[in-house]
Amino acid sequence: MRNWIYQALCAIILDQVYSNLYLRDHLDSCPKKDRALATRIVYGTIQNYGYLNYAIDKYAQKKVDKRVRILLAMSLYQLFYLDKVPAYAIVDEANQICRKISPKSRGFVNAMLHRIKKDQIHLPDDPLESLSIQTSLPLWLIRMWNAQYGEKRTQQMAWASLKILPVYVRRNPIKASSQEFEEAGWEKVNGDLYRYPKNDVAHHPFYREGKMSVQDLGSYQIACFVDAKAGMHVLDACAAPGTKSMAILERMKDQGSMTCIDIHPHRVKLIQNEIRRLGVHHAKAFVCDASEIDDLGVYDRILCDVPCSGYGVLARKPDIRLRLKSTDMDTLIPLQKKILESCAAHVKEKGQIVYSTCTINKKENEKQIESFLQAHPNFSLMEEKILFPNDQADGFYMAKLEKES
Ligand SMILES: C[S@@+](CC[C@H](N)C(=O)[O-])C[C@H]1O[C@@H](n2cnc3c(N)ncnc32)[C@H](O)[C@@H]1O
Repeated sequence: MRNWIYQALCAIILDQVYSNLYLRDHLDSCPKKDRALATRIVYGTIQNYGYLNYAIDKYAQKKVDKRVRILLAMSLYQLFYLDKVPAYAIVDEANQICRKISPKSRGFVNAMLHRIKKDQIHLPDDPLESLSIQTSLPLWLIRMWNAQYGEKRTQQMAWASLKILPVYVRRNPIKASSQEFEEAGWEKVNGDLYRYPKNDVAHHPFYREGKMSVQDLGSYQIACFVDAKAGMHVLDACAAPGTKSMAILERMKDQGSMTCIDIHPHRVKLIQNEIRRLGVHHAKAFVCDASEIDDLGVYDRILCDVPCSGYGVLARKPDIRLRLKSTDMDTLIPLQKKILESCAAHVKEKGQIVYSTCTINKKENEKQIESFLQAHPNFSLMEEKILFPNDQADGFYMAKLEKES
């Protein structure tokens, strides 16, 4: 099993394969009894990779080969965070993997695993630097959050990014009664959203039969915020994989129309699969660039769930933290602005547009809306919400704008 974990981490960290896709395609080749633990070690190592590397560099006193580094990080993760696995077993397994990947490093790996103790790792005195290391987030992000939201909120968000969040499922009222869900015994959280007690949603018959979908609590709140009524015409401008579009249409009782567009053909296929699986009749999905919408008509409601930096969803998408760059925003911010402007031209009079992101960053959120409103005095801000990431749900931003007559 440790070798399986090591191969998974090499694929995710070195070859940049998405962790959820790797696990989807390879988990079957891990012994069934070990799958939950293997998943935990893979995600835990990625989430804490910055901190584990800090510990390695403090003690190594030499350049560490990248494959040996991954082996050390996954072993230290287990030593630091998992008390059920005996230390001698972790060191022994690391030794066996090292024999295959770098026999000359065996002594070094062995010494490092015996020497590094979590409670002896010295952290910088500066509270922001220390937080950045402990939560494996880059210092520029911690400083940016601190400048925008203050230290207390920054601490809370940074620690929340390491949490293992609950799984939520959304009942599809077109196919499943609330009685069926009540009989399943799951806790109702909000509207049609329930807390699912395990990690095997895709294998549950309700999922296969299209009676439920997986959705985060905050993401579901955006679908509710759109406030589309049965019979309305709705455009979801950045729709794939269709989670919010389908939640909105289910709330409309599949009456009216839902037009889903996305720029990536392979992602549009994901929406089309969801339309089939959920058995909705009034949705269509096709490829279209939302920043240059031409002849799609006008809508009562438009959702612009724009591509963003994703700082609100670090807990559920741990790979994001491996690839965070302060320059990511440079191309995203102009694209978000262009998408919002292009969509705004397709809102009916007295219709509404919801702009949303899964990031916590004023430059992509509040500032975008401020500058849009300045340039478009025929729109007014009805409501704005920030959902900060916490130990129950991801973080999101949403703003509702109405077009005046
Ligand atoms: C945050 S995701 C949307 C998630 C989706 N709303 C959901 O809830 O399932 C952003 C989406 O925008 C798409 N996208 C990026 N640039 C786009 C563009 N210019 N036009 C349309 N879609 C775009 C991406 O392919 C991605 O699927």
